[in-house]
Amino acid sequence: MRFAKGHGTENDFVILPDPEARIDLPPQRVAALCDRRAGVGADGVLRVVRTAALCGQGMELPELGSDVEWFMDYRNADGSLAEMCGNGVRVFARYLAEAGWVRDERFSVGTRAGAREVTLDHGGDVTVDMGSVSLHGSGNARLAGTQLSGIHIDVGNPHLACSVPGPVAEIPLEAGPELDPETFPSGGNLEVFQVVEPGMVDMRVYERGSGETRSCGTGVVAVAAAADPESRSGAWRVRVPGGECTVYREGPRAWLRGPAVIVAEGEVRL
Ligand SMILES: N[C@@H](CCC[C@H](N)C(=O)O)C(=O)O
Repeated sequence: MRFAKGHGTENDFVILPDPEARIDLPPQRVAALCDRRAGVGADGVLRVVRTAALCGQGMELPELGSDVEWFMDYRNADGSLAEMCGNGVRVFARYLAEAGWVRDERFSVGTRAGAREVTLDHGGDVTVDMGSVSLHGSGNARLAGTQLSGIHIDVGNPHLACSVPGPVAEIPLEAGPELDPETFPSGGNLEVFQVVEPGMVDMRVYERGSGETRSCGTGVVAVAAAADPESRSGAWRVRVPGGECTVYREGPRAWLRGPAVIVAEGEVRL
């Protein structure tokens, strides 16, 4: 099976080109691909599939619009489905452009959270219109025996963004949080962040279905909203272990900008 490997601020993905939707992806197969010792290794899988091919198979998709030629079928490293992946959609766009499957600098990608417009910027960054960001009040999680409180935020997928007083490097995130199941019945992603100066935050993330990752695009957007919940506009630089992204907010909407690169291509045996 042909594959490519790419990342956005070191949130890495196995990319499976499957225009006609012929590849079956049960959770065990995804987990085997993402296994960092016995597989290719990644935080998730991006299956690159034509929207029309999925519709032809009767797959239920959100309303996407007729111009959305490509669908990002995203899976977490454990094989579970997620509605949206902010770094994934930027890497997906880079792959489509390098494969010659899109010619425009701006186009829309289908996701389970709806269509997302991406722009290939000059200089290698990819910007994605993340749509509406919804703040749903407070939420809690337990981490290493202590309670963490934060803001429950929906960026297409669920997040708990928790402001911490000290450096994020000191938080025992690797222990794995337990999010309050009443607020997060389908689980969620947890971010810890510290505002280091106006307009700049440091963040770490523990992702649902993938564990601690070096970056999470939807998490970056959630943190930019949580860092300044009263103001709804402006730019935030968000530093993650794998690099840095910028979030632009305007009213309820947000745009995520950052690097997206393809680093390898090959054949994988499963
Ligand atoms: N890494 C992603 C988020 C992937 C989905 C997440 N783990 C979930 O289950 O919601 C990103 O860049 O947004």
